[in-house]
Amino acid sequence: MMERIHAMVASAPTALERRAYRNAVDAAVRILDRLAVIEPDADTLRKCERALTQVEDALRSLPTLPEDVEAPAHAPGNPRFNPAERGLVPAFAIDAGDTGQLVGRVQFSPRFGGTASVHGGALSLFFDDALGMVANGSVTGGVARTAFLRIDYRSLAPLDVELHCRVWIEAVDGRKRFIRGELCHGDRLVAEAEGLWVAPRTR
Ligand SMILES: CCCCCCCCCCCC(=O)SCCNC(=O)CCNC(=O)[C@H](O)C(C)(C)COP(=O)(O)OP(=O)(O)OC[C@H]1O[C@@H](n2cnc3c(N)ncnc32)[C@H](O)[C@@H]1OP(=O)(O)O
Repeated sequence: MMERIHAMVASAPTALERRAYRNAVDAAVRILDRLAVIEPDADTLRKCERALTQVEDALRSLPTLPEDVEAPAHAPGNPRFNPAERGLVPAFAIDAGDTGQLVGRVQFSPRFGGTASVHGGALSLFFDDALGMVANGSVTGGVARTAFLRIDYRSLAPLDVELHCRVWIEAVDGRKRFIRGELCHGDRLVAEAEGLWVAPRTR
C-alpha cells in the first residue's frame, strides 16, 4: 500500500490536480500579500490563525512527495510543482524565448517587499529561477546547479509594477554555463545578474 502511494504521488500531476494546486497556492499567497499591507488587529488575526490551522490540518492529511525525486525544477514530468507554482518566486510571464535567451515580465506583490520596494533577496531568488531556466534549457540540456549568483542592484524595484526581464547565455565552457540577466522598470535598469551553473560530471 505504501509503495502504491509512493508511485502515485511521484507521477506528474494531472491537469486537474495542477489547476487545483495553483488555485490553492494563489489563495495562500493572496493571504501573505494581504498580511504584508494590513494594520493588524489582534482579534481578527487570532480568528484568521484558527481558520488557517484548519487549512493546514487538511493539507497534512495528504501524502508527501518522496525526498529522492530529482528533476529540473521546470521539467514537465517533474512531480514537484515549479517554484512559481509553489509561490516561492513571482510568476515570470515569458514573452519571447529561443534556445539561448528569454524575455519576459514579472511583478513582485507586497509579500516580496518592504514598504514600497522589492526585497533584495527576493530579486536574487527571482534571478536564480529565471537564469536557472536558461541554464537548464534546450541549448545546454540536462540539469545544472547554481555555483554562484551575483546581483548588482542598480535602482529600487517598485512593488506591484510590471518589470521587464531579459536572460541570456553568456558562455558555455564544458560543464560550465555562464548566464546573465537584467531587470528594468521601463527604461530604468533595476538590477543585473550574472551566474555560473555547473552540470554534473558524466562518467
Ligand atoms: C527547462 C528546464 C528548466 C529548469 C529550471 C531550473 C531553475 C532552478 C535553478 C535553480 C538551481 C539551484 O538553485 S540549485 C541550488 C543552489 N546551488 C547549490 O546548492 C549547488 C551547491 N554546489 C554544488 O553542488 C557544487 O559545488 C557544484 C555542482 C556547483 C559544482 O561541483 P562540481 O560538479 O564538483 O564541480 P567542480 O569540479 O567543483 O567545478 C567545476 C568547474 O566549475 C568551477 N566552479 C565551481 N564552483 C564555482 C564558483 N562558485 N565560482 C567559480 N567557479 C566555480 C570550477 O572552478 C571548475 O572549473 P574548471 O576547473 O572546470 O574550469
